[in-house]
Amino acid sequence: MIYQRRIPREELFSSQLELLMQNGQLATVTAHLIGVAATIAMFWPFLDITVILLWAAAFLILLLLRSLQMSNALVSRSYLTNARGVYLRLIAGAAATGAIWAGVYIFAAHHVPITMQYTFLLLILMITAISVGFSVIIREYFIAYLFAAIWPIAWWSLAHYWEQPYNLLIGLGLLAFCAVLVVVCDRLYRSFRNMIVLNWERETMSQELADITNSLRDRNRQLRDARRQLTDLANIDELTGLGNRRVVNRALKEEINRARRSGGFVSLILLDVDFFKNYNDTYGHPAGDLVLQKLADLMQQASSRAGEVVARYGGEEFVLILPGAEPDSALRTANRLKDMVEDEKIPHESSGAADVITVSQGLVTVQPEGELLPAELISRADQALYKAKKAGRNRIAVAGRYEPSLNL
Ligand SMILES: Nc1nc2c(ncn2[C@@H]2O[C@H](COP(=O)(O)OP(=O)(O)OP(=O)(O)O)[C@@H](O)[C@H]2O)c(=O)[nH]1
Repeated sequence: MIYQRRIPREELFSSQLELLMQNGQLATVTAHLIGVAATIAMFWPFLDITVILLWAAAFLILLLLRSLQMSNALVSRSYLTNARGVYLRLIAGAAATGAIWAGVYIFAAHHVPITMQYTFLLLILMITAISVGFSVIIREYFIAYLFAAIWPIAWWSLAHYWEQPYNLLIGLGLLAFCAVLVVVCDRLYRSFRNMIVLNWERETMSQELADITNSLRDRNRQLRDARRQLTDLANIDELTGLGNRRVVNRALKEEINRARRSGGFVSLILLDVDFFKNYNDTYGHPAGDLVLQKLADLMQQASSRAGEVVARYGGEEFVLILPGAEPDSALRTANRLKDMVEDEKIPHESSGAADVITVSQGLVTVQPEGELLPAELISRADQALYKAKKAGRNRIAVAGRYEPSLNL
């Protein structure tokens, strides 16, 4: 049964980390690099060039380290095995980056013209706003950056409100900006998380559906095999491995119809062991079974053409269906069978026909025109067999209109 599975908390957390690093790595480095370039361009005329370059170099090293840390985590998949460690390092990196921007702002406030200082603040705010898009997958990651970058500037501005004309306004504005971004970030974070959860559930459900489909396919195959085995069991005689009465009836029906359409012949030999009861009584039932198995082999050898059907009709009676066989040809086959059985020379001391196993056969050949049922054909062969028995056994009797022209 398919049931709604919930993504485990650890798996959800790892997926969030993976997504953050995949999406955030390039974006973080690019955004801050642009910020560094803009800062150099703005502060160049006002600050000591050595200080600026040292700061830029240190910042670039920090960005490089953060990028390497993300690459390592993605390649080694440590966000799966040590999610908490990766999480803490990411947050520390974001906070350090934010703190650098705040530090530069506070430092620059005393060294650059006020318009340049506010332009720089605008740059920091733009970088922060852009970061929302790729960093809220882990809410705390963005908040760490936000509070490290904006919060100190806000409080510094409030604490120095008398020093510059807009400091009070800027301090309050930045606090409001932080509050708004926290709310926005929380909303985005939730919808990102829901997206990951839904995606996971959809994938697990489709995986489960695929598993169910596969197992149904297997079951179907097993059922088909079982049905085939059952059909075989229902059609095969256990002792001799030949087809049984069911097979005879079906094959006869088909051959009669085919012969009716083509105007051809169908011949049928019904064969019965002579004095088989006596054989069983003398040699035992297991020995009788062996005789029946031997006869089955001989009949299969005697049926040389494709389409001929050998079957055990019941007890010690066998059937050989000869599609297309004309009377003479059918009689030749019956004679060959008779000789083959005698040639086996299976001793039968209590037979009234010979001192070896012999068989009697009833042969019928028809060229079906009207309605002819398999049972009628069997019945005619049975009457012929009866005649053969009556006439002394170990012989062939022929029924029907088509008497063979051969001399017996
Ligand atoms: N060993 C063995 N004997 C079987 C099997 N099926 C039937 N028989 C025996 O075949 C014998 C058939 O006996 P009857 O129908 O009296 O015929 P018969 O003794 O062969 O005499 P005729 O057919 O008149 O020559 C019976 O004794 C059955 O028990 C079988 O599967 N194995």
